[in-house]
Amino acid sequence: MSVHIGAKEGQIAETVLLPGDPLRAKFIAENFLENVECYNEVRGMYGFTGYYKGKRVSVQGTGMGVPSISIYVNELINSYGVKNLIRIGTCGAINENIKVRDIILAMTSCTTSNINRINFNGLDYAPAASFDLLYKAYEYSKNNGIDVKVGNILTEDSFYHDDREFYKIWAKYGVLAVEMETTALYTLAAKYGVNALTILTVSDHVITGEETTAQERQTTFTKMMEIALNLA
Ligand SMILES: O=P(O)(O)O[C@H]1O[C@H](CO)[C@@H](O)[C@H]1O
Ligand SMILES: O=c1cc[nH]c(=O)[nH]1
Repeated sequence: MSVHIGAKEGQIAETVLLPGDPLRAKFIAENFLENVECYNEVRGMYGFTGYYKGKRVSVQGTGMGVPSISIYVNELINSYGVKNLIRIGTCGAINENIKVRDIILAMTSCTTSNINRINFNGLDYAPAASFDLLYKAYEYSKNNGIDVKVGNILTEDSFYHDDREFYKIWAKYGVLAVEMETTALYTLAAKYGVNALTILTVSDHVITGEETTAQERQTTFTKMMEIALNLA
């Protein structure tokens, strides 16, 4: 057991999918995995291990935001020896070339979080995806007719802003979408020498106001789940 995960040693696979929403983890376990066992219910943050096409894989909810995902990623790596961490999340598009339900492979992430500036004495660190996972995810998508966009995203500390003008500068510099965890995931993966990738589905468009339902966010963004599972 670690502080926030109730699994015994060996119960978590080397490759773990990381949705923010624990009910998305349950959905994946129930609909994609065979021989599934639930290894974690601490704080309702479900974790499951099962088999996908014969390969052992786990799926673990992370909660929302940098502090929450940082706890799970630290414990998965340091207490359970996880080697490949693949976030499957939702995001808000801020770029006119990105539409609701598009899939994004996050190559890099900017952030409004101060977490890295605290660690790097006020200087900037550039968190990046593991090239191997990014390349494989892109290749799988192309070979299976799944359209993906690849680029820079913004990991935010706030979900709500007073002013939507805030997003314009990021969009101008090519940032595709906003979410709340990837900077922490990529930084911790680099720190501990393991692999990480974020795959996102656009759940809403921050500029146009187009959006999806909570049900859709929980259960229907299956293409990104398929890409992530095939990386296992
Ligand atoms: O759908 P998940 O993976 O939770 O990701 C996005 O959704 C949450 C906000 O609604 C934040 O966690 C954000 O990063
Ligand atoms: O963090 C997020 C996730 C989805 N949509 C947003 O606008 N922000």
